[in-house]
Amino acid sequence: MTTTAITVDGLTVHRGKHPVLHSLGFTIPEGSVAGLLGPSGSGKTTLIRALVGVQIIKSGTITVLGDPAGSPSLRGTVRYVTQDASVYDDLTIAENVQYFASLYGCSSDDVAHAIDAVHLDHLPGSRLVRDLSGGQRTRVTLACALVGAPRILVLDEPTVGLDPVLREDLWTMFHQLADAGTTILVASHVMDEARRCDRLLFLRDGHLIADDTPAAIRRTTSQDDLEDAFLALAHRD
Ligand SMILES: Nc1ncnc2c1ncn2[C@@H]1O[C@H](COP(=O)(O)OP(=O)(O)OP(=O)(O)O)[C@@H](O)[C@H]1O
Repeated sequence: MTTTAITVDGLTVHRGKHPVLHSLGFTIPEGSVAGLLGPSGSGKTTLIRALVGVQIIKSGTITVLGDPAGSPSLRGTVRYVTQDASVYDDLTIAENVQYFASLYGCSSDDVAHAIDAVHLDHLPGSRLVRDLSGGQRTRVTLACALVGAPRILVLDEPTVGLDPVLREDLWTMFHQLADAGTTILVASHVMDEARRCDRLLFLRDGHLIADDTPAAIRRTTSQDDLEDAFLALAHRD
């Protein structure tokens, strides 16, 4: 039986004086990779902020693993990687991952596994993060979020600036984590990444215009290409 990891019901959010999310409702099954797709400004980051409990909401409910989003019980269970690399420049790769591992009560094996998973194991562990390239810093941030296989992983544009080989490897890893029970939500505006998700949430101007599998979205819009499918749904809306 599939268990629901995240349930959103009637979610409305205002930012400034304006509504940016309009009465959204959807569920995300545990152990799946869900894609949150939509143009710039459609509300992806706002929805993610609400899911991780750092956004004031106007109305509606968000339940994560049975508790309201942002509950203290979800600390460490829900990991959120923002668009900006959030690691310590003056620590080494291993020290950064170790720091987060200590917060979450993970072992040094978990640290090594996380560094390996993002393909940074070939670099000396003593390399300071300030001496890494942009893509390498992004990977350290991901390793910090992945350490110890969290139950919920929310990633905002995680593959921006990464090369195609690493992107492919990361998507493989996301599915391996999901198969082991982690629920992953990936926000992206790259439609190419949509096909790799189990389910898709399409946002447009703060409205949910699709919530289904890639195959079902292709079928109902009669479009092979998911970008064309999005456009068809946007125009229908
Ligand atoms: N602090 C804020 N105050 C007022 N409006 C805001 C604020 N932050 C975001 N907005 C507005 O809310 C809407 C949704 O923004 P959001 O950042 O959630 O979009 P997004 O889909 O994540 O965009 P992108 O892909 O460009 O990151 C936009 O119209 C944006 O201008």
